[in-house]
Amino acid sequence: MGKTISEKIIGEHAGKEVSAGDIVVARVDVTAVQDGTGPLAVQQLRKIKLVEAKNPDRTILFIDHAAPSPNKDLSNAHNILRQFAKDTGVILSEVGEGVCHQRLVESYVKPGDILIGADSHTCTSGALGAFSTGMGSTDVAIGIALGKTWLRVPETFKINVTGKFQKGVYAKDLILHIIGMIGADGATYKALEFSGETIRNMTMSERFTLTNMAVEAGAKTGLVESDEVTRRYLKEMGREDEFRPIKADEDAVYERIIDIDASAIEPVISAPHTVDNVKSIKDLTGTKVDQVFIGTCTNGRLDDLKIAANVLRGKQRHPDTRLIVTPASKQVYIQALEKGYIQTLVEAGAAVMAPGCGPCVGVHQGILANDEVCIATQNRNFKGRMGNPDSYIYLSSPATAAAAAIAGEIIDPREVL
Ligand SMILES: CC(C)[C@H](C(=O)O)[C@@H](O)C(=O)O
Ligand code: SF4
Repeated sequence: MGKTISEKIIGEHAGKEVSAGDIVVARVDVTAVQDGTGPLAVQQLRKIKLVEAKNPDRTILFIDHAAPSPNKDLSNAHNILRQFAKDTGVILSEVGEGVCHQRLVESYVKPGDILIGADSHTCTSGALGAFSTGMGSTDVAIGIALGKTWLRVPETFKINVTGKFQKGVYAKDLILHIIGMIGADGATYKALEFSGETIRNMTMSERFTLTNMAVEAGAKTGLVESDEVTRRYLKEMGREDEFRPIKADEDAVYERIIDIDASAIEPVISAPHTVDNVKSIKDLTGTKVDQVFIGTCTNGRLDDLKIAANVLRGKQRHPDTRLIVTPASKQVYIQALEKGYIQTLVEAGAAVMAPGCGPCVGVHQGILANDEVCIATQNRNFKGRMGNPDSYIYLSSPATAAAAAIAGEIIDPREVL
C-alpha cells in the first residue's frame, strides 16, 4: 500500500514502516524554541539536570517574538537562552536575525527532515518536504536533549489545487479560503498535503504561506512534495546538496481529498475574531483601517515586500492610517534594501522594524488602541492578539493590506494593481 509524505518521513525516522494512527518513537533532525517558549524548555532541562543537546548544530534558540526586548523581564528571559547556548553549544539566533520559521527554512531544514519546534507555526517548514510540527516546551526540551520524540502518525487530507489565480489573488487568499471552507478545527491532528498544478507552479515563498497556516485549520503539519522548485530554493540558500526528492506514492491512502479551482477564488479577508471567519472582500470594503501591518512568518518575505512596494510606489499612506513593515529575516531585509523596496515603503510612510515578529503577537511595536482596526498579513486575528482585546484584526494578502494603507479603509486590491 502506498505511503503519504508523513508516513514516509516518520517511517524513515522510526526505522520501520508506519501507517496513519501508529504511535512511534522517531529520531528528530532539527529542534527549535523561541523567546516565548524557550526559557521554560531550558528551565525544565536544568531541573532534570539534562543540560545538553543531542545535535547542537541543528538545535536553534530564536530571539524573535520580543526582539529587541521591550522590558526587563523579557530581557532576562532572553539571557536564559543566551546562557543555555553558551553552556551547550547550541545555536542562538539573536535580535535582528528574524522570525524562527523564516530562519529555519533559510538555513536549517531540508527535505526528509523531522523538525519539532516550540511554536505552533513550525509547520511552515513542511513546504520543503520536511515533517515539521509544533509542540510544547517540555516535549521539545526532551527532543533537544535526546534527539528523539514520540509521534502519532497523522491521517492526511490531500488538497489538490488546479488553475491559475485571478489578478489580485495570492497564496494567502487560497489558504484563507481553505481555512474558511474546512473550519479552524476542520483538520485537527491531520496532515495537509498541498498538491496539483497550482502548487507545482508556486514559488517556495508562496508554499511557505500555505504550510505556515495549516495549523489554523487545526492541522499537525502542512506538506508539499520537494521538487525542482525546492532544489532551486535550496541552491539560492547555498544548500543545494541538501536537496532530495520526497513525494507521496501514487497509491497513498488519504482520509479526505479536497479539489480546489484556484481560478474561482476572489480576494478574501479573515474578519475578527477567528481565522475561519473568512469573507469576500466586497463584504468588507469601506471598513475604516487605523493600522496596516505587513510582515511575519506568513507574509514577510521578499516577494511579499515587493507586492506591497509595487502597490505603494509613488503613493502615500492615508494620513489616518499607520503603516508598519517588518521583514521576516535579515536576509529578506538586505535583499529588500538592495531592490529598493524598503526605500519605496518608507517614502510611502512606512515605519520599518527590525526583522522579527514585530507587532504580530501583541508584545510591542504596534499595540492597538481601543476600538482600532488593523489589517495584517499575519496568520491570527484572535481577540486581543495584538495587545488590546478592544481592537479588531483582519487578515489579508500583502496586496490587500497595502491597498488599505493608501485608502485608509478596506478596498479591493484590484483597484490599485
Ligand atoms: C507565542 C507562541 C507560543 C505562539 C505560537 O506558538 O504560535 C506565537 O508564535 C503565535 O504566533 O501565536
Ligand atoms: S511572526 Fe507571528 S505567527 Fe510567526 S512566529 Fe512570530 S508571533 Fe508567531
